[in-house]
Amino acid sequence: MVAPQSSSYPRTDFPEDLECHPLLVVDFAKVKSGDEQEIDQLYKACTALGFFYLKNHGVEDFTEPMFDMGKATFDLPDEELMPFEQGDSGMSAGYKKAGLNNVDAKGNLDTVHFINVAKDDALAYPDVKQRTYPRIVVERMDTVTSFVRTSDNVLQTLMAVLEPRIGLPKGTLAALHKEGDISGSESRCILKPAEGDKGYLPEGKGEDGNPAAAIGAHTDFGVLSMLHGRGCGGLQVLPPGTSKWQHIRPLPGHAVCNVGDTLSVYSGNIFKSNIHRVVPPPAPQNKHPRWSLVYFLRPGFDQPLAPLSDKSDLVRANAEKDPAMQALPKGETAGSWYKRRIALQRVANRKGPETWAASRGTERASLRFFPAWGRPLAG
Ligand SMILES: O=C(O)CCC(=O)C(=O)O
Ligand SMILES: [Fe+2]
Repeated sequence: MVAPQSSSYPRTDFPEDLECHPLLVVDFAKVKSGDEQEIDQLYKACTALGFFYLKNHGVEDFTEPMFDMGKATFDLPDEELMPFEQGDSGMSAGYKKAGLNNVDAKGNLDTVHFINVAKDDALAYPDVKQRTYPRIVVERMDTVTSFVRTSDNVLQTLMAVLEPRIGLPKGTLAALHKEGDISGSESRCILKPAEGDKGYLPEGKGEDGNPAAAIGAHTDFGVLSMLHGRGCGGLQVLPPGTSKWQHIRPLPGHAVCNVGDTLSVYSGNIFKSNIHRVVPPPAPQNKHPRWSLVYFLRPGFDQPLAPLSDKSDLVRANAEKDPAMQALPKGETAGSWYKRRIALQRVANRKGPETWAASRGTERASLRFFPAWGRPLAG
């Protein structure tokens, strides 16, 4: 008899001896209570790798109902899911079927399914702000709303305590993320099916002959992301100045948080948006489906995307000396950044390797290499 899937979560078989990149641990309860030492730790994490573990965040109770919602959604037949596929126009909300995004310049396909729900829709339900969703999501919108609300509060709190550290007046960042302003903030439940399961796709072959990624190397688009797993590895970071991808060890009760592009840009690149990717989990976990769940906090679409130099001398000084900030495309908004990045990853929009290059955000800055990022590279 096949054991029900839920009995194999959380997984506890991530290999003990696999070398992993260590991350600083931040205690959210302490940050929230104003503990300056803990805020120092958060500041350190966001200015160094831009990734950290977050504990005592209060989202724990909301994650399993989200995974259940994801499973029931991905179990729907394609006829029910495809009308809600995110499409090729640069919208992230909706279902994303595996194989419809590229993962690299060569044009390899991604191997994961997403069900993304816009914060705008979750909070306004039953009103529709961005789009409608598959039946299961609608039936369980209470679950999504609770997850979105709780996660959004956590990330808004982290964003607020970081403000004074970079000389920004109180409320500057919150004003770019006002509730009711349409934004790219969203929840995302991710499934990489096990071999033989519905919707499974094998990874392609990368340019170097190694297997391609399940989710290609990228930086996140928004301010902060918060990721929950169910004990499966597969998330990797490329630490700045290195060329070896390193696993992040899943730790029970700890979310993995990271800075995204818009926080990096608003801060004049004081805060770092680090490149990461997803590969099949290490054996023996690779025989099992891999589940993850993210909440992305992103600015209102209409907000300009440029260093907040007129609000902080520290930001201005950093932006003026940082080549990545100097190379930023002019006239971007948070919405144009998000839309370009999402649309140009879609297989249907691919013309060649230049399309992948044009989908990039701060990846080259993350690698400390930034000739003209955000636009195609010559050659
Ligand atoms: O599934 C993961 O571990 C990470 C997902 C991710 O990086 C993303 O969706 O942006
Ligand atoms: Fe990501």
